Amino acid sequence: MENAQAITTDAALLRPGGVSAVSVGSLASAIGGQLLQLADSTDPGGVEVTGVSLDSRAIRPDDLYAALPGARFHGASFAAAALDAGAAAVLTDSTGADLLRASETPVTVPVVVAADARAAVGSVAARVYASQPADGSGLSLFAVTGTNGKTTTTYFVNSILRALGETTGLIGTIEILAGDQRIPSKLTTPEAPTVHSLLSVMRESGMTAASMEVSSHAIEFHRVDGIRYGVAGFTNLTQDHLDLHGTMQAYFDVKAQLFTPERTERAVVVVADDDDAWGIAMARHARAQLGADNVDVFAMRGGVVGDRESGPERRGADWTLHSLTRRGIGHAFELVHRDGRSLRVSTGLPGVFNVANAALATLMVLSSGVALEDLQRALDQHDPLTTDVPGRMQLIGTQPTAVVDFAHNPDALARALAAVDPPEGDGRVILVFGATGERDKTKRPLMGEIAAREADVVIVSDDDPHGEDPSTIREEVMAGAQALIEAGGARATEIHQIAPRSVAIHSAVRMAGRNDSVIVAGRGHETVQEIAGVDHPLDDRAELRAALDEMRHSTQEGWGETK
Ligand SMILES: CC(=O)N[C@H]1[C@@H](OP(=O)(O)OP(=O)(O)OC[C@H]2O[C@@H](n3ccc(=O)[nH]c3=O)[C@H](O)[C@@H]2O)O[C@H](CO)[C@@H](O)[C@@H]1O[C@H](C)C(=O)N[C@@H](C)C(=O)N[C@H](CCC(=O)O)C(=O)O
Ligand SMILES: Nc1ncnc2c1ncn2[C@@H]1O[C@H](COP(=O)(O)OP(=O)(O)OP(=O)(O)O)[C@@H](O)[C@H]1O
Repeated sequence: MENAQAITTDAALLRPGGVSAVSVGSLASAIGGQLLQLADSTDPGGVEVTGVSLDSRAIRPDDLYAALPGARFHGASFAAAALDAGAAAVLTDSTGADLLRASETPVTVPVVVAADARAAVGSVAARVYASQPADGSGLSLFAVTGTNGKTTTTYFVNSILRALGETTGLIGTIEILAGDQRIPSKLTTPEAPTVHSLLSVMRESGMTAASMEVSSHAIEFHRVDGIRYGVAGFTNLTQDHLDLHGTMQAYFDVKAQLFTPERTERAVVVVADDDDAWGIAMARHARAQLGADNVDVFAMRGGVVGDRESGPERRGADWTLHSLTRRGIGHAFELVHRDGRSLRVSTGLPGVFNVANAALATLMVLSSGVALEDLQRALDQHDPLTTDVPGRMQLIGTQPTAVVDFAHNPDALARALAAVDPPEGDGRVILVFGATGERDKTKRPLMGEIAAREADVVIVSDDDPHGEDPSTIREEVMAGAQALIEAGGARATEIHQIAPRSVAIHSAVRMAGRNDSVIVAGRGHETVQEIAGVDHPLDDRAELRAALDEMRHSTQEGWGETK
C-alpha cells in the first residue's frame, strides 16, 4: 500500500507521542489489583507510567512491565532486565510476585498483583494509551475473525474504506500500517500493549479507520481485551489450531467471544450454505448477543439461519447472493437484502471463497454506517475489491496459470485447488505444498488426501518444518494421499516427494503445459523458511516467477508469461 515506509521493524517499539502519564495507583484500582512495594519507597501508588510492555526487550523508560506467565517462562524472571531498561512499575500475578520477592535484584518499583495478570493487560494498555477515547474521537474499527479469509477480508475492507476517502490503518498477518509506518508482522494479532499503542499512533497521525485480523490465539490470550469494535466480521470455521483448542466446539467458543456487546457494536456473519453448522451457530449467537438489528447475516447459498416465524432473533439470512458470474479470473455478483435493497459487487481475485470475502467486507463497511449509494459509487468507480493481497491467490503467471496461495489447512487447500481448476478437459492442476512442523499434526494426512482428490499432479515438499524432521512431515502428508489412491478415490495420476521447495517449484513448472495450472500453496507472502531454528530466504512468488522465466527462455513464444 502506497505512502507507507518502515522506520521500525518491531511494532512493539512504535509508541504514540502524546501519552499523558497515568498513576500506578489508578491502574491498580481500575483492575482490582493489589499494590505492593517490595523495596522502600514513600508513595508507590503515585508513581506514573507512560507505556506498557509485556516483553522486557521492548521496555522504554517509564513503562509498566507486565510480567506474565508463559508457556516456557514466567515473565517475572525478566523483571531485572525490564528495570534496567527503565520500567517504572511491574504488573504480575501471585506466582510472579513470589518470584520477585525471591529475586536477587531488589525490585525497587511498585508492583501491581492481579489474579489473572494477562487478562488485565488490555484494559491497562487501553487506559495508558487512551486508544479509544470516551469522546468518540477514536478510529472506526473493523475486526475480522474466522479460520480462513481474515487477511483477504481486512485488505478488502481497507481498500473499500480508502475508495470512500478514509485514511486507514491495518493490523494483520502480513503487515501493520500505522501512520507513515509499514511494519512486517510477527503475529496475526499483536499483543495487547502493541495493539492499543498502534491504535493511538493511527489516531494521532490522522487515520480515521482501521481494520484488523483477530485470531483465536488473540482472543484466548487476551490480546484484544479493552477494545470495542464498531463492526466484527466472521468468515468461517473449519479445522485448524486444534493443538491449542482441542475441539472444534472450544475453537468456536473462543471465536464467539468477539461477537458479544463488550467487544463489538455490530456484526456481519457469513453462512456458506444451509449445512454450514458453525456459520449458522455464529449467526444465532451474534443475534442473541448483539440483537438481530445489529447483525447482518449473509448466506452464500440457501439462507436457513433460523425459523423466520419464531421471532426476529431467529429469522433467515439478511443478505443473499444473486447473479453470480465470472468476470476475468474473478467474479461479479449482487447482494440482495430481504427488504429489496441491493449492491452490485465484483472482485478480481479468483475463487468462490473470495466472493464470500468480498461480500463480507462490503457488508461490514455498509454496517459501519456508510450510505448504500456512497458505497455503490465507490465500488463502481474504484473497483476496490480487485486489490492485490500479497500471497493470497496471487497470480504470478499465465500460460500456465501460476498462482501462489496461503492455503495451509484442509478447507483452504480444497477451495484453492477448485479455484485454479481449468475448464473440463482443458488442462491439469499441478500442486506444490507441504505441512508445517510443530503445529496441528492431524492436518497432514487430511491435506495429503485433499491434494490427491483435487489435483492431477501432487508434489509434496516442505513448509516450515521448525524443529521437526522435514522428511517425517512429508511422509505423513504422503500417507494421506496414498491412502486415497489405494481406496480408488484419487484424481491424481502422479505423486512426487521433492525437497527443497525451490526445486519442487521448478519441477512443477517444467511438468506444466500451457493450459495447466500450477499452484504453490501454504506460504503465501512469507519470505523465509524456518528449518531447525535457522531462517532460510525463500519466497514462493520469486521462485515461481524465476521458474516461469527460465521456461519461457527455453520454450516457445507465449509460454511462461508472468504478470
Ligand atoms: C502460543 C502463544 O501464542 N505464545 C505467545 C506467548 O508465548 P509464551 O507464553 O510461550 O511466552 P514465554 O516465551 O514463555 O515468555 C513468557 C513471558 O516472558 C516474556 N519475555 C520473554 C523473554 C524475554 O527475554 N523477556 C520477556 O519479557 C514474554 O514476552 C512473555 O510475556 O507470549 C509471547 C509473548 O507475548 C508470544 O510471542 C507468543 O506467541 C508465539 C510467538 C506464537 O507463535 N504464537 C502463535 C501461535 C500465534 O499467536 N498465532 C496466531 C495466529 C494463528 C493463525 O491464525 O494462524 C497469531 O495471532 O499470530
Ligand atoms: N473465505 C474463505 N474460505 C475458505 N478459504 C479461504 C477463504 N479466504 C481465503 N481462503 C484460503 O485461505 C488462505 C488464507 O487466506 P487469508 O490469509 O485471507 O486467511 P487468514 O484467515 O488470514 O489466514 P491466517 O490466519 O492463516 O493468516 C488463502 O490463501 C486461501 O487459500
